[in-house]
Amino acid sequence: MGCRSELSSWKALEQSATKLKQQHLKTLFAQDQARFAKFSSQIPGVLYDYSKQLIDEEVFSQLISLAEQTDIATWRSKMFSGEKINFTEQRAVLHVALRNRSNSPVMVEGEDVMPLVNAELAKMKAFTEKVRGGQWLGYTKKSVKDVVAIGVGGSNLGPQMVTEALKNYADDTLNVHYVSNVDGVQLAGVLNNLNPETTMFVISSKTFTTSETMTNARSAVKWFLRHAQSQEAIAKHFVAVSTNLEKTREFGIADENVFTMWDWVGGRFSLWSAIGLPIALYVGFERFLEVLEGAFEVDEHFKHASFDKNIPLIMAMLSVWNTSFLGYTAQAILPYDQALHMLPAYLQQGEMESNGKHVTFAGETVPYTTVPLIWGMTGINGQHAFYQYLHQGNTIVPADFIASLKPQVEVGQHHDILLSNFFAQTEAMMAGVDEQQVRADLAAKGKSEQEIEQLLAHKIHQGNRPTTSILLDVVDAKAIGRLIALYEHKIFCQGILLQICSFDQWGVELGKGLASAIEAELTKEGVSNPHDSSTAGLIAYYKNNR
Ligand SMILES: O=P(O)(O)OC[C@H]1O[C@H](O)[C@H](O)[C@@H](O)[C@@H]1O
Repeated sequence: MGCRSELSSWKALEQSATKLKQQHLKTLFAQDQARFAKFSSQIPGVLYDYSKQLIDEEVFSQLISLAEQTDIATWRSKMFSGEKINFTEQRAVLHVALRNRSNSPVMVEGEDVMPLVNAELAKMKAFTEKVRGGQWLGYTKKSVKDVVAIGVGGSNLGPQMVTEALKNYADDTLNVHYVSNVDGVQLAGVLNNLNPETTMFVISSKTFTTSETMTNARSAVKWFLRHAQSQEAIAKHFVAVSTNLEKTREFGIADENVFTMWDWVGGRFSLWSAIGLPIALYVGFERFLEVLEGAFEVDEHFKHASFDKNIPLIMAMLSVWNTSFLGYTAQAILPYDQALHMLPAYLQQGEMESNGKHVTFAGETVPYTTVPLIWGMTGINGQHAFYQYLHQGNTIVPADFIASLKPQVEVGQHHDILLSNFFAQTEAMMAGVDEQQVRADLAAKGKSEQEIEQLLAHKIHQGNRPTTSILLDVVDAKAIGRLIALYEHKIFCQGILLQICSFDQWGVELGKGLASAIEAELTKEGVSNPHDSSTAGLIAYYKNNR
């Protein structure tokens, strides 16, 4: 298997990039009235408009050729049929099985995993209904009021992001609090306000070895036992989600209180599994199922839509075009919907942990930039913070703008104001403001010729900044499921187009081990290991002055 850059489609795209860099989006729009119709695609509940990306029909067809030449369709079937496409860890990649609402068999090593998936869903349903219904009683026979979800990375970001997105659909049955940071301040801040008699802890860790999560979990047990004073009470207040039964037992959680997942569910793709338990506890199991249903709709679209209408594939092709060909090495995620305020953080892990890598399937260094730096925040807040850079900085950052037709809560005219910003920003980033217009605007304001000359260069906006607009109907359970699944399949396609192994994370594994050696040095009697002078100096300063 040769390197992607040897493919004829890759070479054609390189040539096109040289041409397109001379083009202006404004001209492309002026030349073709049908541009929006040509470069947009729809599925129920989602309009995806990529007409403000710096492409033309030739580039689009070259990108489709790249998708064909890289065998996207074959890889897609391999994923859905449980082949071990995570080959550095010898695992299947089957988060799609977790939301397979058709229930058709999904085979892993000759075994249909759907009965396992359904059994776990049934266990989640029974547990959720018992806790939410007030029948699950704590050690003083009181029902649960607060859930503390302890986990980090994929065992935190997905559930917390969805919980935040669906806040407006929750009743006041339960509060859910998330603790991910090993900075004890976060745990203390949450526990300070809680009553142990009515608190349930969900310890989520695929491996049940992640140091931050285990530290928080142990501190939570200590806090709990200080009040409950009885080891047996733990069974009524601690449940776990993990693949590692040995470790959950060792920790003291009874098997019946452990929700399981499987090694074919990657951490960053795990919110559809029992890792999503805090979501179900918060908004109810039926709504959690709707999240799965929304994702399942997208799985079907991804499997069956032709390449030229296949939204996740187009998202991936555009990312590769922008990053590897046009040289734009960052991408902003800008939700114009408060419900999606955690989406940028979630997608940072999704995309960068998956594809932030530099070797091909065969382990050779790739000669192109792989994925961009993903960053962002809610669009309106961003407008008053970093949009200056987006409009006039001397690097170009393509952006995904995401909004909804309807707000979760109608408040006066707020939504029209919000959406007028959403439309205006992408228009401005595309068209810019040229010299003629700046001159006319300043003259209309009564500025003198001299003042105009002084201001001119500062007020010109070059535009030509690529954006994509995604319009959802309203952010509800199905919509959030759809949106996440679109990005997940985008990440999958990106990996194939770039020939990157998307499903391992050796860089993070390295980080997991690094701190533990230093941890021992930090005790009073800890012996210092050899370090560079900076690290040694910092550790010494910490030990001597804390
Ligand atoms: O669920 P855990 O085993 O505790 O792992 C939590 C997280 O650990 C690391 O950061 C991995 O890179 C993530 O993918 C994973 O989600």
